[in-house]
Formats: sequence, structure tokens, C-alpha cells
Amino acid sequence: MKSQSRVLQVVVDVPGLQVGQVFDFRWPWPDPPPAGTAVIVPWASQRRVGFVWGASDVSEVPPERLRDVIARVDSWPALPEPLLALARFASTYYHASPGEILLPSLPEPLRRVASFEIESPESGGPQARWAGRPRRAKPMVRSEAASWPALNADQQRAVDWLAARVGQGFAAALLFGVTGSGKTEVYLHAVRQTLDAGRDVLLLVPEIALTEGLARRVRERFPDTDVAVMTSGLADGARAQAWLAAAHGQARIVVGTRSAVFAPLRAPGLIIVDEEHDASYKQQDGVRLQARDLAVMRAHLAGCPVLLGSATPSLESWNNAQSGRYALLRLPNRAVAGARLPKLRVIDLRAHRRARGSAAEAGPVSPPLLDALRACLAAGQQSLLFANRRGWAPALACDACGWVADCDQCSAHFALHRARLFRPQAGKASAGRSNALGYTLICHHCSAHRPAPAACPACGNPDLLPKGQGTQKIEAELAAVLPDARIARMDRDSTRRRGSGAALLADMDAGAIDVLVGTQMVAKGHDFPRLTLVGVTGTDSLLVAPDFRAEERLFALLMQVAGRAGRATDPGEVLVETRLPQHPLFAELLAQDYEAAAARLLAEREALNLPPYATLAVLRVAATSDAQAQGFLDQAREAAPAVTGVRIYHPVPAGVPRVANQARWQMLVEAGTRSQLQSLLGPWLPLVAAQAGARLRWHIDVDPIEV
Ligand SMILES: Nc1ncnc2c1ncn2[C@@H]1O[C@H](COP(=O)(O)OP(=O)(O)OP(=O)(O)O)[C@@H](O)[C@H]1O
Ligand SMILES: [Zn+2]
Repeated sequence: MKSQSRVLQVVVDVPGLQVGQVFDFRWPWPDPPPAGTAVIVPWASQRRVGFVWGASDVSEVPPERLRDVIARVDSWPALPEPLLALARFASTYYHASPGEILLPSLPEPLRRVASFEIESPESGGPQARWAGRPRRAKPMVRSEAASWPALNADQQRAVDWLAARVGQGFAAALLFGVTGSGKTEVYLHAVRQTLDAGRDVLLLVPEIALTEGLARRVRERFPDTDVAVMTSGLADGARAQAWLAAAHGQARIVVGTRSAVFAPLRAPGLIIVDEEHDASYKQQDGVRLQARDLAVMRAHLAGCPVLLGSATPSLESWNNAQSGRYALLRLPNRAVAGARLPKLRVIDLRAHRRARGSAAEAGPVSPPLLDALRACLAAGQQSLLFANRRGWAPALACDACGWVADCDQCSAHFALHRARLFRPQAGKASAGRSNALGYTLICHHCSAHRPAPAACPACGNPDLLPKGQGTQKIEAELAAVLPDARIARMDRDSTRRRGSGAALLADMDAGAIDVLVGTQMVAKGHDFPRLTLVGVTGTDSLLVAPDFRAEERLFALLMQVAGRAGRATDPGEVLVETRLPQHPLFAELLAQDYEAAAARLLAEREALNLPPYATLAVLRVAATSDAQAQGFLDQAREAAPAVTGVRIYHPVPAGVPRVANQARWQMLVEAGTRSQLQSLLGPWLPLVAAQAGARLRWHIDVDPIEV
């Protein structure tokens, strides 16, 4: 007779566990919960939340040590089977345990046992329920029914393509639409078709700042549908509620950032990845997963269409569209009647000294850009000034003796910031204009910080000079040359407080800001009709970066930021400052010719055997000494089994060789195909793990975006 109790394999949220760990527990009641059900299990003297991963009749754990599950959470699996299949895929592909994949996607409060109430055991075994506040659907202001603008022919073609595929299994399309071409409108119509067909929608965006705006538009269009927002920018309770709303089948649309690719939607009928080229989809800590790729895989597993949208597609997706693997849906024109793509100008910085900000120092921007800013201001329109660096300046140096303020734990300069970074003072809204609090040196790699010295610690020279300029300095110096302008800054520092990013965007929307200075954050997605001028400064360092994707990334960035200008009927203008105007990238940029740039870059990739024509992985390690790090990688290289089509390069120091006093090294693995790469990684990584033991921090990055 089959015994009643079953052994459940459970993935548990225990930080620091090694790859591949799934734990056995006994289910002594009838009807064991199926895979995907959340459970509470004993863990030493504590309790933990986990997910049932599988079940069996036997366990390798001796019966006296096998412990009982404490309770199941809810009476149905929170994670539907296709989502478990996605986690299985990710676990194999990125070489991480299912727990490392699944549990970080679960909002913090849902990982805490204390968040649950356990009901007294009944016939089916104890059951737990989330004890937090239940979510109430937000009351919609129904004063004005949201209008659905008539689609133009290109938009209509894209929507028709999707409408014909909803409910018809997997299909993938690249929506290649120039900036301002109305991709969002295509999404909204496609969402409507999908909801009408009785299926749910997952909408991924790259940045927290973009989720609220999009969610608002979605809610306006679908006032009767529950929309859940999933980002790390929300308060804990709200995150838990959004997750539960999806898991309980209440929310039918999820809008979220990277980790929402694991949102527990019951029946996805369409998955949309907006700004699919964006690097934020690639996770850069923990498991190095790529949410855009997982979104395509999830659509595959769920049997639904996936739509990747961008004005500057990743070369991978563009290549897939060229080869016919993805359908290519084009929106070649701006959507608003009369709106054109902006006019671009490249300003040769070698020919223009920067405008004088004060008697002693060069100003924040070149004279042509300053003139354009003045004209824009006089015309009552808005401008956007993109800078690549946050803080006051990327470095602080002494011109007398050559001293530079370097982090003593990292091989990096300290960045100079205006103080008031770590403890925002209550009641003070904007970043302090006053100099009274002085400057702080901050390491952008290890976060070490200290007051900036008043004089050079090496030679005593009291005139230390900031090198280069960050957003804070540009903001302050612009205020000096444009005293009447309302200037605001949007970067990681100015948006640390929850809601502050949304507030800045709302001010911009309301016309309360004349000039917005910002980093990557301002470059994409936003739609401000009164914004007619975009200035770009300080991006040359991105062009000469050693990474093989540097040019692709810079081109996308410049096209995206340029695309913020002139989205309504007033024509837009874009000025890009550079010292390298002869670079071919600028010709393609001036022509706003993504396809030419993509063709050139793909030809280079093919010649050099780089992705998408090859598959890469990087093995990275941090150790106490260079010798130890290098030795580990050398040994790993020797232990690697020979696999046809795979080449393992020699170890090299990482781009930033020392961070927080750890030597960082890396080793590139190149393979002709994904399956060749996986044939190596499968047998190899367990050997690497055994060799590293507990003393070394290492990870494998499959499909790295930086090498
Ligand atoms: N069919 C249409 N008729 C009129 N206006 C439209 C139409 N479709 C979109 N728009 C408007 O065009 C503007 C740009 O649309 P949207 O923001 O969706 O562009 P986008 O393609 O996402 O651009 P980006 O890639 O630059 O973010 C918006 O103000 C939108 O309301
Ligand atoms: Zn440091």
C-alpha cells in the first residue's frame, strides 16, 4: 500500500545557499500541495517560507530527520506550472538554484513567516493566509472617459498582427518604432484585444520612473480592470498586495520592472517588453538573468505572443527580426500629426571653448548650447540636458602636485558630491544650493565616503580642482548663467526618496520646470509635449569605453535622449557636444539612421565573432589578492572539459580591478552556439564550485552585457 505521507521538495529562502539546493520535507496529511504552492517549513529552530518544487515517495534524508511541513499557504499553487517551467529554465540556463531564481522575485513581506496567520489544522492539513491588509482596488475617477485615439495605418497594422495571434500560441514580434511613434498606443490596443479574449497581460518597463506613468495610462484606459504595479520602488505592503493580486487572479494586468517577469499572473495572453534594448533588463547582481530573454521564454512556455518594443532595438533582437525569427513591425513616423523627428547638430568641442560661467572657470555648456537654452527659455519651452555623470564632478585633483582623490579600497577615483546625500534633512525640498555643508568624496564602487579635504593632503595647495562635471555642478552653474530659469535635476541622488522621481516628472509635465538636468534616467520613455530642446554633454567617455557593446549602447542612448525633443507639433532640436565629431557614429546619429548603425555594428560583430554571432559567458571572481583570484581562474581553466566550439580565454583583471579591497578577475568563455556553451557549463561549474569552496566569491554571467 502506498503510504499517505509524501516527501515534498521545497525551495527555501535562505541567503547564501549554494547552487542547486532543494530541501525535503514530509507532508503527513492527504492531498499534498502541488508544485508551485507556497509553504511554511521548519528551519533549525525557526520557520521559513518556501515553494513546493516537486514531490516524491522517497527521500535521501533519513526518516527521523525528515521534518513536517508546518502549513501550506492558500489552497492553490501561487505559481502556475508555466511559471515553474520558466524558473526551471532559468535555473538551468543561468546555473542558479530555483530558490535563487524564484525567491528574490517574491516581495519581502511574503518571505517573512510572521506575515502569515496559520489556521487550526483540519482534514487537509494546516493552512496559512497572508495577515497583511487586503488590497482594495483604487477607486477610479470616472469623470472623463479616457479617449482612444484613432490609430494611424502603421499602428493599426501592428495591432492587427497581434490581434490575429492572441490565443493562437507563441509568436514573437519586434515593434521597431522611432521615438514618439506611438508604441504605447499599440501596447494599449493590444492589451484591449488580449483582455477581450479573456487573457491577462504582463507589461515590462526598464525603469521604476517609467512604471507609474504607464500604469496611470493603462488604468485610465481600463477603469474596470485591476492593474498591479510591481517594482522595488513601492512600499513593502503595496508590493505584497500587488503580488497577491496577481497570484489570486484579481489583477489582470501587471506593469513592472525586471523582476516582474516572474509575476504570478494566472493566464498571460500577451507579454510586452517596452524599451527592450535597455540594459536594466539584465540583472547585475545575484543571478545574472536577462528579463527580456526570459519574457520571450515565458511567452513560449505560456503559449502566447510576446512584443518587444524599441526605437533602438538591441542588436540581438534586430538580428532576430532580420533573420525572420521575430516578425518586424515598423512605425517609421512620429504619431502626433505634424510632429517630426528633431533636427540634430553635433558641436565640436575642440572649436568652442565652453561658455564662461564665472570669471575664473569655464561654464557648464558650450556657447551654441547655451544660446539654444536661452532661446528655448525665451520661447517658453522646456529643455533637457543630459549628462553622463551624477554628483558634482567625477574626480577631485591637485594641479600643483598631481594628487588625485582616490578611494583607498578600490582602483577608482572618488567622485565629488555636494553634501547632504546620505541623510536628507526633513523639510528641505531641493538639494541644498548652499555651499555651507561643503563637499563629500564618494566612491561609486564601494560607497565609502568622507568630507572632501580643504587643501591637497600631499602638498598643501588650497586650490583643489574638480575634474569634469556631473549633474550637480551643471545644475548649479546653469543657474548662474540662466538666473531666470527654473532648473531641476533628476538622477539617482535626487530620486532616492520614494516618489521623488514621480514628483519631478509631474513638475516637468505641469510645466513647472524649464530645464531638466539628468542622467540615463531622463533619457528614455518620457513624453513631454513642451520639450523642444535636448542638449547632450560628456558622453565621449562612453564612446571610447573598452566594452564591445559601448558603441551600440551610446548610439541607443543618444537616439533615445534626442527622441525626447519635439514630440508634439513644435519642432525639436538636439545639440550633442563631442571632441570626436569625425566618428562614424555621429553621421548615423545625424541621419537618425538606426538601421545603418545596426548594419555596421552587426558586420563588426560578425567579423570579430561576437554576439549575436557567438555566445559568451564570463566567470568572475573576487579574492583577497590578485594571485589568489588569478590562480583560481587558471585552475578552473585547467579543469574545464574540452567541448567542441568552445574557447576559454586566459584570466584578466576586471575593468575595475579592485573593489572594496578585493582583487577582481574574470575569464571569458566564447562558444559558437548556446548549446555548446551549456555543454561546457553543465559539467564544468560543479568543479569550479568545489574548487572555490566557501572561501572565494565567484559567479558565472551567461550572456554578459559587459565583458
Ligand atoms: N494615433 C495617434 N494619434 C495621435 N497621437 C498619438 C497617436 N498615437 C500616439 N500618439 C501620441 O504620440 C506621442 C508619442 O507616443 P508614445 O509616447 O507612445 O511614443 P513611443 O513610441 O513610446 O516613443 P518613445 O520610444 O520615444 O518612448 C504621445 O503623446 C501619444 O499620445
Ligand atoms: Zn571604493
